Amino acid sequence: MRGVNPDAPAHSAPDPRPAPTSEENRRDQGVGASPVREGSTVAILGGGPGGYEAALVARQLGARVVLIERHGIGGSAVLTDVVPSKTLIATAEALTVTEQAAELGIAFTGGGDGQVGRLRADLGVVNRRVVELARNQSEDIRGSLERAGVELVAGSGRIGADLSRLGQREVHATLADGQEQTFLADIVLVATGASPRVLPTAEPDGERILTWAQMYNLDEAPEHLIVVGSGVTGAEFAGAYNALGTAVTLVSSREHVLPGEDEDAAELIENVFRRRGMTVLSRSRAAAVRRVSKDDGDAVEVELTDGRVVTGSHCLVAVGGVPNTGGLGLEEAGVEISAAGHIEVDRVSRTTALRVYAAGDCSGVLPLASVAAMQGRIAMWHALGDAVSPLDLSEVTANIFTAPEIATVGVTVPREDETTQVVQTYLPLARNARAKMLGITEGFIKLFANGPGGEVIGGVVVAPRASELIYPISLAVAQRLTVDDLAKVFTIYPSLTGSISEAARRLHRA
Ligand SMILES: Cc1cc2nc3c(=O)[nH]c(=O)nc-3n(C[C@H](O)[C@H](O)[C@H](O)COP(=O)(O)OP(=O)(O)OC[C@H]3O[C@@H](n4cnc5c(N)ncnc54)[C@H](O)[C@@H]3O)c2cc1C
Ligand SMILES: NC(=O)c1ccc[n+]([C@@H]2O[C@H](COP(=O)([O-])OP(=O)(O)OC[C@H]3O[C@@H](n4cnc5c(N)ncnc54)[C@H](O)[C@@H]3O)[C@@H](O)[C@H]2O)c1
Repeated sequence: MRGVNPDAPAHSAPDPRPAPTSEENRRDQGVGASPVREGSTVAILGGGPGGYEAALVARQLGARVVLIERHGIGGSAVLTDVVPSKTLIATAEALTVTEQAAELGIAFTGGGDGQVGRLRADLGVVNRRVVELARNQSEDIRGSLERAGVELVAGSGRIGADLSRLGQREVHATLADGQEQTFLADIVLVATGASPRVLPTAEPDGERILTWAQMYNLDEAPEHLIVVGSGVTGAEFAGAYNALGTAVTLVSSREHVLPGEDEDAAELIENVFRRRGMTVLSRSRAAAVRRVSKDDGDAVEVELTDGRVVTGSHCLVAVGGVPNTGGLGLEEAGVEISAAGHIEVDRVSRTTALRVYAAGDCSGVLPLASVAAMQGRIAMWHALGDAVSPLDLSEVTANIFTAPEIATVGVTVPREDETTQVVQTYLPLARNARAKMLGITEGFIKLFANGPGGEVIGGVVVAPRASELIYPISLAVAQRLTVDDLAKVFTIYPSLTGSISEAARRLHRA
């Protein structure tokens, strides 16, 4: 991996200085005459991907590990965010695929009176499956942690302000019954995640005005769901509920949905949303959401800042998250927190307090489960003196689970200030033979290289299961392969990956 400065903020550009050696790490961590070593105690606050992946690494390196989790092992990632939303989307995806059935020559029968039958999802059944699957996943992770010898504490953690002469810090856990437990830790990792942001004028009631974490309580499909916020969360839920047959209105504050994402991809998804009957209100902000009583039952009203009012049966407020960093004793311990409430970390997950590390959404580096897990592992490799490469965000692969999906890695917009010339190509999937056979009419491959025939530095794939198709591009970016390396590899004929190879061939010359 590339050499970078571990002291740089985690979101800054790479720096050419070499990565720290394990010996330097040990020196860094020394407090007086007590270097951190095998047999140290690591206390982890939070059992999401940032926390549980770190716990497994720390055990592997011989530390005693105490993991304090206040809600459920697996964290929000497993219980309310990634796992449940992607399980719901699996049902939506199955319904979307059936939309193409007629084109592929399949007819549905059994509608009665000569009518064609319609598929529909039973949201009660879907949501019970979602919750059950998330619970099972949480249990699986608990099992792995227990087998690895991690001590699990069900409670709310916070850290003490002072370091002992031996460089240890008290970590306190308040258990459900109010009892307190205290541990002496050589190393602390804060991985407490984030919670849905609540607008004071749109307080969720868990029934009609909902956060994403409350969506799985629904027993029946909403008649008309208003989604406030067209970031990744809003777009994924809006797309999924639209596919499940619910009328959806998406309140989008910007010109296009998915601000900050590849513009061609965002435009394509917005067109797909509209074509499938979703109402997308662009440049619209919600000022307030309230529950109202209508003759035919309960309803919600979303008042926009320009005075318009949208009425629906339910409202999902998806306006981002706030880091869980309050009440943990962080400031008192010397941990610097940004104005937005995120813990400041460097690229090996160190905070400004000695031997206190932070990982995941509480650090605000890049709110993805994969990044949280990597930050957690890096923290433990660094703290316990193993070889470590600082976090490199240029290699992160991300996916938006709309239909079609949007997967991205590395550089995904042309950079004008580059000394090397960035070249790119755009290849619509509609011309791909396999896409035609599968009835795929939308989607594309974009590839970026640092010059004709040069190294692959990024890519965008918009396609069904783009999350799987992006892998060869991710591999090329991480391994610094050239477009020619990528183009020379055999692909299956016919296959969607054939278009990745074709895109690479196009970048052989300017
Ligand atoms: C709807 C949605 C869908 C998403 N989908 C994806 C996706 O498909 N792929 C992806 O990579 N990312 C996705 N994300 C982002 C992903 O969920 C987060 O990046 C990830 O959960 C961060 O992991 P974490 O370990 O930092 O925090 P979390 O998973 O939030 O875990 C933190 C844990 O800490 C616990 N905790 C908090 N305070 C304390 C305390 N004082 N003491 C003890 N425990 C405490 C919490 O209870 C929680 O269990 C999604 C996010 C949302 C909102
Ligand atoms: N598939 C995935 O990997 C996945 C899925 C969901 C979330 N996530 C992660 O979670 C992060 C947060 O995503 P998010 O979508 O929850 O939050 P976000 O902050 O990215 O998006 C929230 C959106 O709501 C808008 N907004 C704020 N107030 C509003 C108002 N009053 N009316 C209308 N719109 C308003 C904002 O302008 C913004 O566009 C993402 O960056 C992503 O990394 C990842």
